Amino acid sequence: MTTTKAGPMLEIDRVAKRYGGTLAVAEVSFTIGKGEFIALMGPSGCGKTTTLRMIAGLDTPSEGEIRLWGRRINEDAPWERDAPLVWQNYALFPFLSVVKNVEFGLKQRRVPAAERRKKAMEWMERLGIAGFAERGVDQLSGGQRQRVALARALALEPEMLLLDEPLSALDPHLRVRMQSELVRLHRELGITFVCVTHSHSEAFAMADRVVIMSEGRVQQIGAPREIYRRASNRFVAEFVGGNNLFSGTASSAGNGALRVEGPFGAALAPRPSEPAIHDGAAVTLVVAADRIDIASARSGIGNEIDARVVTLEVVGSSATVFLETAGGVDLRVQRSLHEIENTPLNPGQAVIARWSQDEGYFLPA
Ligand SMILES: Nc1ncnc2c1ncn2[C@@H]1O[C@H](COP(=O)(O)OP(=O)(O)OP(=O)(O)O)[C@@H](O)[C@H]1O
Repeated sequence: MTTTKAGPMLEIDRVAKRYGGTLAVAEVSFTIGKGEFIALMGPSGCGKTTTLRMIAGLDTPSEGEIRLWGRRINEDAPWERDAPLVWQNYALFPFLSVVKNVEFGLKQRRVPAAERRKKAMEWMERLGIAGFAERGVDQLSGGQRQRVALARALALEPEMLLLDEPLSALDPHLRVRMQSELVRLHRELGITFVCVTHSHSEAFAMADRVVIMSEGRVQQIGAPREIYRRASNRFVAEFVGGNNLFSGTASSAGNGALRVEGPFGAALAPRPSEPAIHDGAAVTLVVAADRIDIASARSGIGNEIDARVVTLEVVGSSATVFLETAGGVDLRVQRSLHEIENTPLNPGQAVIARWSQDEGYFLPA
């Protein structure tokens, strides 16, 4: 059968999955374009692995449809699919050498011996593991093993590579290095990558678009920056971290602004066009921690909140300052270390938390 390769490559259309009485995926819809790097992210048990398994054909949806280039693939078993969706499995065969591991899928597909050796060697060269071809995989480091697993998947020349927590077995230093290697590979190969991860930093560092899930549903889909800068609901704002959520009561402030007053103090923010917010409504204002400045005195410009320093956390060249307002509301500020070097930040110190009116936005009620 010929397939027309127009429109989105993969469509997940109102897909649900039940295991007996457990609803693993309640309802999920999104599309994946050819060549995209998509990360499925969410807390443990949110249904991200189940979603990936259904894409791979390792599980069948209970409801809804999965379409590849417009054609339903719900019932196609992985091996029946001409669709080369390859599941990158970190588990290697310990009794086989590196090259035999890399060749494994090609052998299953009955690729002749000479050709599969040639292909395997090419991918091993590309991933920098050709020197270990004859070694047992138990004699490799975590990073080398991950490269073998990638070479084994990529040797099948998939159109879409499905990765389930590909970096979770690596130590933090190596994880960061492999992150950029995956990004580079993705860019060079032009293959579609779909990656499940529970790690924010991984998803946000690697993906073109992130799908955030909770309790079997999609909470937000967007480019990392979009999600960081504008969470679409409270779950996302809290889950991605680095946000301050201020509860209060709204009142009109003129000039397209709303004033919010609550235990944190008072602040102005642009009035959203949708939904309409009436005077007296209970609202939640979001201000990203990296958009707040700390000063020792008021300037009369922008939003300014009186606070006290609780503690300061420094990791490398960035600092997180934990503050508390007079009303007992916690506030977090992220700056680079050099930006706050000249501000005294001892515990108990009185400071001003300041941000520009345009930096705040409202969560839907
Ligand atoms: N084969 C199964 N039988 C019964 N319940 C299952 C099965 N697979 C998953 N579940 C349940 O479905 C829900 C979603 O599981 P899933 O593995 O998709 O979550 P996840 O987001 O990938 O979580 P984690 O990050 O912990 O792997 C969980 O409550 C899980 O216990």
